[in-house]
Amino acid sequence: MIEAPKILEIRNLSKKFGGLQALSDVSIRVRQGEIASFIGPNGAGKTTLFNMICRLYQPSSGEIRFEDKNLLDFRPHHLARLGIGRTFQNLALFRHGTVIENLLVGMHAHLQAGVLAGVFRFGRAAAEERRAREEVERIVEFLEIEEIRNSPVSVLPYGLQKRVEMGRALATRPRLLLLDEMVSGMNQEETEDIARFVLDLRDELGLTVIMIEHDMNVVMDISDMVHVLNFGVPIASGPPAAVAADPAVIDAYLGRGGS
Ligand SMILES: Nc1ncnc2c1ncn2[C@@H]1O[C@H](COP(=O)(O)OP(=O)(O)OP(=O)(O)O)[C@@H](O)[C@H]1O
Repeated sequence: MIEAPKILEIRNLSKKFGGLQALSDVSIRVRQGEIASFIGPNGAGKTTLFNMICRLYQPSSGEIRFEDKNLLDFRPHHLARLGIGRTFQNLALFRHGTVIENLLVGMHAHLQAGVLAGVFRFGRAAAEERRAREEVERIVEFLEIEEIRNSPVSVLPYGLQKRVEMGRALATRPRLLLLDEMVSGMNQEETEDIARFVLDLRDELGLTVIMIEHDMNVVMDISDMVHVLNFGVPIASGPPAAVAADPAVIDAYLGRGGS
């Protein structure tokens, strides 16, 4: 089988916080259309790695390439335009806005027309707004949140808020989507829904997804590739079954009492 081209390449990435080596020489390749999971016990460096991809942290050394670009040349507010979307561990929604309003905010990065045209809502701005609303409707349908489309986010149960957060990230039109602990705090049914949506992101929308995830059932069920960190060091990479059987991985989890 011909392998898909890589969309993200992390090469020899390291990060030090003062005297603490949070990540050491991490090299990971993510291919287009893959669901990749970053796992590891607490403090392993997963969030640090995410934050470097999202440009919130500057690496101490190493490289990150996204498609044909050096990601280190960009700042966090460039990510949406580059084609990278993310969700946040603590929801980053506009709580008093409705679901639709939150999704439109997500789309803002791609609206081109100027502020004045927006005020008068004519010409290009009106056409853009119409297109944005149509696109938002497609996301609403995809995530099966039609019934709550006009509800303020603040009144929704946590599981649905997380789904809206996924929608907000999708509204930035990503080719690569980073999901940070999507299912933590969710019940079984909400977790299964999210897992199904992640598979649909790959299969129906052709997105590449990277997840930080503590829920091993989700990781093992839906990942194409799993990358394991322990104390900032990459200890295994591969398909879920191979990683789960790797003695170094079993050791890392058992050694810390699981996670
Ligand atoms: N801004 C920071 N300043 C100093 N140390 C930090 C900072 N961010 C992370 N660290 C440290 O780096 C190490 C890796 O932390 P990180 O949050 O990346 O781990 P993690 O794998 O995401 O853990 P968890 O699963 O608990 O979220 C930890 O020892 C943490 O205390």
